[in-house]
Amino acid sequence: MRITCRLLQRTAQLVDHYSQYTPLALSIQQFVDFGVGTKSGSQDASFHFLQKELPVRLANIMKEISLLPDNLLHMPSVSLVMNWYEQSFRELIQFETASSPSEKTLNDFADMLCHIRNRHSNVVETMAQGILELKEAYGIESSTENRIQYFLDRFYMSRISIRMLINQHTLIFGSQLATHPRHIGCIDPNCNVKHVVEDAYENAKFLCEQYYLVAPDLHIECKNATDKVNGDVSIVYVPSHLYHMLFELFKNAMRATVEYFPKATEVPRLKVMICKGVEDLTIKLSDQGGGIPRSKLDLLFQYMYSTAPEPSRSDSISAPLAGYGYGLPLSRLYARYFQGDLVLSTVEGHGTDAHIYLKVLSDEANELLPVYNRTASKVYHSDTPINDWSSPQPWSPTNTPQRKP
Ligand SMILES: Nc1ncnc2c1ncn2[C@@H]1O[C@H](COP(=O)(O)OP(=O)(O)OP(=O)(O)O)[C@@H](O)[C@H]1O
Repeated sequence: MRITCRLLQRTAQLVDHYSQYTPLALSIQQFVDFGVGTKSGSQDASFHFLQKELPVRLANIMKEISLLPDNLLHMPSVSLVMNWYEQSFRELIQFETASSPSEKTLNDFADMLCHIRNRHSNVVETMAQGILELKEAYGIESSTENRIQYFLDRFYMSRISIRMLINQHTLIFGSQLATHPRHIGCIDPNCNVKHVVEDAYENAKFLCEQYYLVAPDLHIECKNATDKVNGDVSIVYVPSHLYHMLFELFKNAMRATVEYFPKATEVPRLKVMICKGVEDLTIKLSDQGGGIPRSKLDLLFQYMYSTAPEPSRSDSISAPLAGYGYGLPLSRLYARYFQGDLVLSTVEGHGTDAHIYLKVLSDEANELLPVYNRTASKVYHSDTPINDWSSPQPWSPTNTPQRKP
């Protein structure tokens, strides 16, 4: 008992210590340089970088978890997630002082990273479950909801970044075979955007046809504004991230289109325009699924906002087409992770355009990372902000001016 207490105390001290450091954001170019060995890309160097950087990233987000409202922290799923983080942090810290690692240490380190990655593979669902537990037990008032939204954006972004570091190290130096010889870890230096679009479309179409027996066709237009002769539209990027965003957008566009034309045997096709400019590579996906009222636009990027029926929890055989409300917020994080963005513009009564923006220049595609500091911690403690704009009130001739709260 006393040993466990001391261990927890020691972990807390180390988390405090590492949380004082700012995570070091890398660019895609730095990841690539490191992976091809042009700039000190050795397993030793990667080990030395990660032995400090991973505890820093973990500690920064663990401090934010600890600032969540008490009743949320005590939800079983949130405690479970916190335990996973503490466990992984403790495992990493064991390598804290290894200054000239032997081959065995390097192998143990790579194996441990794989374990950590596996341990954390269900973090998104488990944290989401924790929020649902809170909602069911106490309900969530709007100020708490805003803080949770703020936290989840940072928490999931931190997770994306930690997995990126782990994947790069294990794919480049671990025993796991790289899936594609051209790839540098999980980065494709010549990622053909059209191919990823086609892949995501085909898989979303398969799901859509399963549910609705019909799916929209696709028309793709590619434009390379900087190389009109070659016309090829490729970019240095992480294909799995791009696939994730496109798959979510296709599912949404297909569902909206098919539901807007419920009786049609043929529905309007989707259009994708891929354009590579000097700074931005833009992918625009247009549908004619009836659009979204402006009053709902702000809700779309909220975790758990969905107009789809909640998927059945027991139905593990087929993946649902929609229903968790995580598709858009998570996809936007993937886009923003390397300084891109995901924006929707919509015409109610007609359809929606979704834009994915990616950085063309890989040295401008820097990681966007949450930093735990006083500004961040204030968000968790601040009182409910008072609205400083008027809000509509039911009118009656007997209304008199109201005193401000
Ligand atoms: N292209 C679109 N046209 C119309 N409505 C859309 C479109 N894209 C998103 N929406 C609306 O935004 C909501 C949230 O989308 P989001 O992708 O975040 O979650 P979801 O698709 O409902 O569930 P999942 O987490 O399984 O993706 C959808 O339920 C839908 O109401």
